[in-house]
Amino acid sequence: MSNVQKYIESVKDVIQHRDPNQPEFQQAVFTVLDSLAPSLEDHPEWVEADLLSRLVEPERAIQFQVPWESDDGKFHVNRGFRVQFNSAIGPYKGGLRLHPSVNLSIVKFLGFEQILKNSLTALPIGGAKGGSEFDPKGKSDNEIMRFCQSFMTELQRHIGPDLDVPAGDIGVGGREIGYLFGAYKRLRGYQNGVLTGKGLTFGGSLARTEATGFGLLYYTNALVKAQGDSLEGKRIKISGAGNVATYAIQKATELGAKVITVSDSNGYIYDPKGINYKIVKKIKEVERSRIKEYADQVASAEYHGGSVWDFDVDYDIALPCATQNEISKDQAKLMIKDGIKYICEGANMPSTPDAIAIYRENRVLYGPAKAANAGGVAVSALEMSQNSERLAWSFEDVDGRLKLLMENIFAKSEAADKKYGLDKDYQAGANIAGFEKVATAMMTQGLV
Ligand SMILES: NC(=O)C1=CN([C@@H]2O[C@H](COP(=O)(O)OP(=O)(O)OC[C@H]3O[C@@H](n4cnc5c(N)ncnc54)[C@H](O)[C@@H]3O)[C@@H](O)[C@H]2O)C=CC1
Ligand SMILES: O=C(O)CCC(=O)C(=O)O
Repeated sequence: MSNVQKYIESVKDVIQHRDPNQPEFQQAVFTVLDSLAPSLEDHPEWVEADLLSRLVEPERAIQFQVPWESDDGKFHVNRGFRVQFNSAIGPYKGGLRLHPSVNLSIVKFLGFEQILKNSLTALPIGGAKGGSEFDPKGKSDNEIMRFCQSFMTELQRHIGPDLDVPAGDIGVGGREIGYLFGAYKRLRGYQNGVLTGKGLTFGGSLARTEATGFGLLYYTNALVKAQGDSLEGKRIKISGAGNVATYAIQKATELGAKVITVSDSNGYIYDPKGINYKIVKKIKEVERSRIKEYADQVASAEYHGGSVWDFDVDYDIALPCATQNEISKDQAKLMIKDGIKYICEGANMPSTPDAIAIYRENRVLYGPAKAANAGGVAVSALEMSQNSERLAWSFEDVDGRLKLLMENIFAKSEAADKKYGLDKDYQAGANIAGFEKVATAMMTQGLV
């Protein structure tokens, strides 16, 4: 084992010892550390400075109580988190997630991923993530509002336009950001750069709603084109039916592909004629209903319970857009049998490490989340720019910048892959490209 490899293993040992009950955090960190050896061989000064130990430890992790009252007059207490992971290249930036599965391990894995993702955007933003195990499903608008107000009562102490700028993630969309912003304003005054994903009437950016899904397709298109191939006529499986999935379906369809599935945590829709994103949007965003309803409205569609990744059908591209670890080893094997050539991740860490090994063994080209889904946070950073200059850019302007940023992310990952001779390992390419910028900034700023 080389000295660099020994160093990497020693950092992993410390995490295992320190955070034994944080499996998702360990998974995210170990995957990155396992790809950094070639870069560290080139930069012995980073090993000498024990840079990795600083990278894997959050600069700050805040946990707080969130008391709120439901419509029936009962009192509840949830747990709130904000993990401010790394500020080497800009103010902390990353979403808030409201889902029963949220815990410190989940928030730390997401915050860690956000560091390198935000670095890849080429925009000046550090990495953070937050959330609560509060379940918004089935709650009234007033309950959501009271929860968001209580959450912000504490969070406001820790955020600011140049300090930490939260946004949405699972369970946090325009409605929640509106309530969070209203609560912040009441406590701290009007500073519209404190959150992104805001409504268009109070400082939101055009194209932020579409950005993660559209960006995923701009990235996928760049990856596919680099192989001399095209999206035209490709059959795509998408999981999820939320913000990312909806706009991924729209852009995939506009680029000439056919999306044949969409799903939620109960089951999935198969429509061989192609999923209509407008119907998904109405069911999920307006009616806030289950995806099952799609089959009641579209004659060619079938609904089945269970995971879309267990559904056996031929297709070309997988775009997981639901949640972490949604694809197991056996499901990856089914993808190979079904003939896929590409997988690009809209969700954060949707593939288990065993599934990723199967992609690699079978030469499926793999666009990892931190590169493929960076469009959302990239447009959030553009929203911050617009807020700073008190201007609002057109949809075409923001969307055009997003496309260039995503193509640039693919180009950077590909360049790192080539530089280190990794044979089309775009996962390692993205990890190295994201890491090298953060490492350079950390070294330049000294031991602080
Ligand atoms: N919203 C954004 O800008 C960004 C989101 N992401 C990631 O994309 C993923 C989806 O997020 P959003 O679309 O924003 O959330 P959302 O709350 O709008 O939608 C999540 C969707 O996933 C489905 N889902 C949740 N658990 C599932 C499961 N176990 N099986 C199947 N479906 C399941 C839900 O039913 C829902 O349709 C998450 O991993 C998130 O971290 C990544 C980058 C940015
Ligand atoms: O827009 C943002 O700040 C955060 C987006 C996000 O949470 C993510 O990239 O996973």
